[in-house]
Amino acid sequence: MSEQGARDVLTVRDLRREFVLRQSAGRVRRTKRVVTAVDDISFTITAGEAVGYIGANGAGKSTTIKMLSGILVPTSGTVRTCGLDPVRQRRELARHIGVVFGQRSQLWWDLPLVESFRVLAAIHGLPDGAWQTRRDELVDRLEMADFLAQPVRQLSLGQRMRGEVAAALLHSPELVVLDEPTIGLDVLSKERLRAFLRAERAEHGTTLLLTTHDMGDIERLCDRVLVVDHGRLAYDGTLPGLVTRVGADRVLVVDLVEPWPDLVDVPGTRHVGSQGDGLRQRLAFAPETTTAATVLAAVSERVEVRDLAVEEPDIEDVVRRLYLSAPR
Ligand SMILES: Nc1ncnc2c1ncn2[C@@H]1O[C@H](COP(=O)(O)OP(=O)(O)OP(=O)(O)O)[C@@H](O)[C@H]1O
Repeated sequence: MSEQGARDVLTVRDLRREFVLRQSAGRVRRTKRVVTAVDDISFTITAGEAVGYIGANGAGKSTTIKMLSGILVPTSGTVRTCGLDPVRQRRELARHIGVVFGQRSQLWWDLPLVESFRVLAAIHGLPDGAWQTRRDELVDRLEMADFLAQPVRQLSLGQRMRGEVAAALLHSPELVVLDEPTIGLDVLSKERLRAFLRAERAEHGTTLLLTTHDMGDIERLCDRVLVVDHGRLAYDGTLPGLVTRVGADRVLVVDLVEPWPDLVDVPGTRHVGSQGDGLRQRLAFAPETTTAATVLAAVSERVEVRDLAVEEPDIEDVVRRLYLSAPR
């Protein structure tokens, strides 16, 4: 137990995974190279937490997730997922965990989507009546009624992802692991999926662990972030804490009522671009020294603002900065 009363859903201690790559070097000689994908990582996640697992391409995110869900055997270290050994007790674990891999489907491509739910209910041994109620709830919440009868291979990416999420949640698992759940989705579909996951967590106390390259996923869904860098844990804390630590700027984008010269004299900001004769201007500011509201007030003293948006630094940028600032 990590906190009073909070149950540990994931306990990872000194987790390591190496891959041995054999390359041919000449006609007979073969060389061996060891890649350490996950390098002695430790962390604990308690029931009801929503945690983002982020890092650059090749940092070791998918490898970690595969070990947590029993797909891959660790080289060393220990994992307990929902109190179980994910490799030895994989079948039992399947009752407690739901896994969504954005790039890989767990649906039956030639069957109508609704049939996949029937098959999954049978696999999980869900009681008749109860699973149909859950299915109907998921169909309603994920707005899937219109395409339930279509074979999965005919679905759009956004429709299929809703199907994947419903399939992973049909048995109401206590832990849901999502690998890039919103990849390739349009803005509206992303928002819908995030809203659904937030509601699931609020209602059922579901624990969420997700990998993503989308800062929006982290902002909307997660209250804790783990950053992995070259297989090692580089940060464990909140998103604002991470942004402050690396000093990443936010950008206030203002649309003005009339064309205006570049706003280069707004205190605490750096002018980073103008479009349309200065009708749209972008001002970068450090969130630890000023706020979007203060910057907006200063801009409004100079010129009338019609619309605004605040852009967050993207994950790649934050991770790169963390990497550059870390003692290695
Ligand atoms: N089956 C494998 N055989 C050999 N090397 C592997 C294998 N799987 C992963 N790796 C290597 O391990 C490292 C970590 O890969 P991993 O897929 O975990 O990264 P990731 O953080 O999920 O990346 P991405 O954001 O691109 O999905 C990479 O160097 C990758 O090439």
